[in-house]
Order: sequence, then C-alpha cells, then structure tokens
Amino acid sequence: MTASAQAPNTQLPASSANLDTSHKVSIALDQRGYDILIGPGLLDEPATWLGLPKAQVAVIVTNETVAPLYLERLSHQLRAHYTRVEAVVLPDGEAYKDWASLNKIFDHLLAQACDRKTVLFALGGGVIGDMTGFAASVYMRGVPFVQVPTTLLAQVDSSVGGKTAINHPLGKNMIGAFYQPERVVADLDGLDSLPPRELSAGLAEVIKYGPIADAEFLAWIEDHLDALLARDKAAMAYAVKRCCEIKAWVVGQDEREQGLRAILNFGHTFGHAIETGLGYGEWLHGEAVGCGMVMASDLSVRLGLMPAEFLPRMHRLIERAGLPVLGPALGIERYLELMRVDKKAESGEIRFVLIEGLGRATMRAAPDPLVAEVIQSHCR
Ligand SMILES: NC(=O)c1ccc[n+]([C@@H]2O[C@H](COP(=O)([O-])OP(=O)(O)OC[C@H]3O[C@@H](n4cnc5c(N)ncnc54)[C@H](O)[C@@H]3O)[C@@H](O)[C@H]2O)c1
Ligand SMILES: O=C(O)C(=O)C[C@@H](O)[C@H](O)[C@H](O)COP(=O)(O)O
Ligand SMILES: [Zn+2]
Repeated sequence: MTASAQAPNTQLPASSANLDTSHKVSIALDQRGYDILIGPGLLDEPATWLGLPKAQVAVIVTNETVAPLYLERLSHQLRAHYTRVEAVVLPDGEAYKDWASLNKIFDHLLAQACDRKTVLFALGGGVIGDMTGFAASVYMRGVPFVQVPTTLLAQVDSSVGGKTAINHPLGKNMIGAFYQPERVVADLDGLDSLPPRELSAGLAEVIKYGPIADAEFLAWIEDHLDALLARDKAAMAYAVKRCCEIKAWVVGQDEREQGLRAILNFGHTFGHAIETGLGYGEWLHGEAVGCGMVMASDLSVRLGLMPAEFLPRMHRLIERAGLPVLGPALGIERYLELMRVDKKAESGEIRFVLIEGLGRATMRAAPDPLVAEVIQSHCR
C-alpha cells in the first residue's frame, strides 16, 4: 500500500513566511475540529482561555521541570474559569511515559472525586501531552483535555492530531488511543527556556514536514536554520504555523492512519528502533527521528525513488540542526527485530515511509539486505 501525500482534490494550502508572530491554525475533523493558537504571550493572555468546556474542576498535568516555570501562571489564568484548579506533577523524562505515571494521574482524579466534566490541561512537552491525552481518553470513558505544549517538538507535532500513548518496554507508543484535544495553546515565549538539545530535537520534526509534504518549506528551513537555532521569534512562529498547517491537512484527511497519515512517520521506523533498543530516554525522540530520517533518505535513494543528491542534502541539514547522524551500534539483527514491532508492520513485514520526489512520501517494504546496508552505513 502506498500513502501518497498528493491525495486527489486535497491540495496542501499555500503558506507564505512573513514577520507576524501570532497565528491561528484550525484542524477540520467533522464535529470535532479545534483551533491551534500560536504566538508569544498566550499563556498570560486571558482571551486565550475563553470558550473552553465549562466545569468545576481543571487538573493540570505537568512535570517537575515545567512546574516551577509555568504552573502558577497557567493556574492563575484558569482560576478565572474553574472553581478548583489542581495539579499532578509527574517525574520528568521519556522513561516515565509509562503505566506508573498514568496511574498517578488516575489516582489524583479519583482521590479528588473529579467528575466526568473535569478538564485536563497538558502543560509540557510531548511526554506530558501524550500521557495526559491518553488519561483523558479513558478516565470515566473520556473527559475533555487541552494541550499547552511547551517544547518545540510538542508545538509543531505532538500536541496536534490526537495520537496519545504510553511506551511499552517492547515497543514505542504501543498502548494508546486516538483522542483529540479541545484546543492547542502554543505560547512561543515558552521556548525561551528550552535547553539547546531539546530545541534541536524539535527541529527534527520540523525538518520532517519538508520532504514529506512541502519542498518549498524544506528550502525555507535550510535558509532559516540559523534563525531557528537563535530562536528568532518570527522564524519560529512561521515554522510552528507551517508544521501545524501541514499536520492539520494530513490529519484532517486521515485521522486514524488508514493511509496518508503514515507519512508523518518518516524517519520513525528506524527512530523508534533506536529509542526502544536503547531503553527510553538515552536518545531523545527527536534525535532518534533525525538519525532515522538520514537512514530513510538513504533507503529512498537506494530504492531509486530519489536522486543521489537527496541523501547528502538531508544529512547536512540534520547535522546542522545539531542532531546525531550516526545511529547506536545495536547490531543489524536487533534493528530488524525491533522494526518488526513497528505499528506500520504487517505480518512481520517492515514498511518504511520513504520519499519519492521532494514533498511526496510513500510507504513501502524493502528487502532486508538493502535495509541492512543502510543500517551498516549509518551506525557507529
Ligand atoms: N502524539 C504525537 O503525535 C507525537 C508526535 C511527536 C512526538 N511524540 C512524543 O513526544 C515525546 C517527545 O516530546 P518532547 O520532545 O517534547 O519531550 P519531553 O516531553 O520529554 O520534553 C523535553 C524536555 O524538555 C523539558 N521542558 C518542556 N518544556 C520546557 C520549557 N519550556 N523549558 C524548559 N524545559 C522544558 C521537559 O521537562 C523535558 O525534560 C515522545 O514521547 C514522542 O513519542 C508524540
Ligand atoms: O501524528 C502522527 O501520526 C505521527 O506519526 C507523528 C510522529 O511524529 C509521532 O512521533 C507519533 O507519536 C508516532 O506515531 P506512532 O503511531 O508511530 O507511535
Ligand atoms: Zn515523532
């Protein structure tokens, strides 16, 4: 099966970079569409929080790193709308994206007698967003939740589209649900406190959107990478907006990944193998995806889908973004074993998202010996 980005009658809406720093992107999903608010100062702006579901109780889920930075400011805004504003503060890290953390959320909700109108707020990066969304999807069979992403990766990708999950020791994001938020609030000022390594991890997912859907955006990223690394507000605002536009366009057509949505997994088949193979947390998700995109670009070239120049182009961009381009030495057999657990695999056959023309992705199986050559070429 192929998942072409060029679905009939559904052209990706055009976008143009300008100096604006505030944007609104809407995601269209039958009755369940929502807005993605992007801009500086949104957290402290009372208008940001108008029109959310009415309830007595709001519960903010966050972690030990983000809480001291932003919890009180969000709580202050929410007290204007909810009688009780509570917080669950989880340990920080990908290693804690697990059942134990999920249970801590449920323990709090039940101990505080939170009813089915309770609104959950995910304040943090993708780990908090994925876990809070999953908790919201199953608590009392579903309560509303709002994404307040504070990392670049979460603002451009994980907060949008409704994939929620926890990890399993045998596979990344293996336990989860599709469940959409009520709203996404991406305050660009939050990115000022992000460590450089996390900024680079977010840039991996930014880069991803170019080759899979928008060749012009890829060229824009190449031209503006230094501005993005310097956290220039206008460049950052445009990058977040364009990524959200592309993701909204994809998810609006294929919410549950029956085909097209798989293009968002470019670099992830190799990347998830790295994350799971090392045990979660040694490599950041974005780092694994960056390296995985180098491997998937090479495979695209080796299969004759892309000209040879594509690999050095991607390699250079990913390296310039501060991301690793050589994978860990897990061993070829171990890589293959891990990739067979990927959600896109069918009957044990690994399927890769590959590029078949700039801005167009496809999903294909590939012969094991060719995949082995790719791994051999891009591992320590
Ligand atoms: N649901 C999806 O569609 C989707 C998409 C992409 C990634 N993901 C998932 O997202 C996760 C990765 O997300 P991530 O990269 O945001 O990692 P993360 O959530 O672990 O956050 C990265 C680090 O930054 C810290 N942090 C967060 N905001 C901060 C801020 N403003 N200032 C300073 N520090 C801050 C966090 O505490 C953490 O230490 C992975 O689990 C991945 O599987 C999901
Ligand atoms: O939203 C999607 O669809 C994606 O694939 C986005 C990815 O960046 C993200 O890492 C996602 O969680 C991976 O999905 P999975 O289904 O492979 O776990
Ligand atoms: Zn990802």
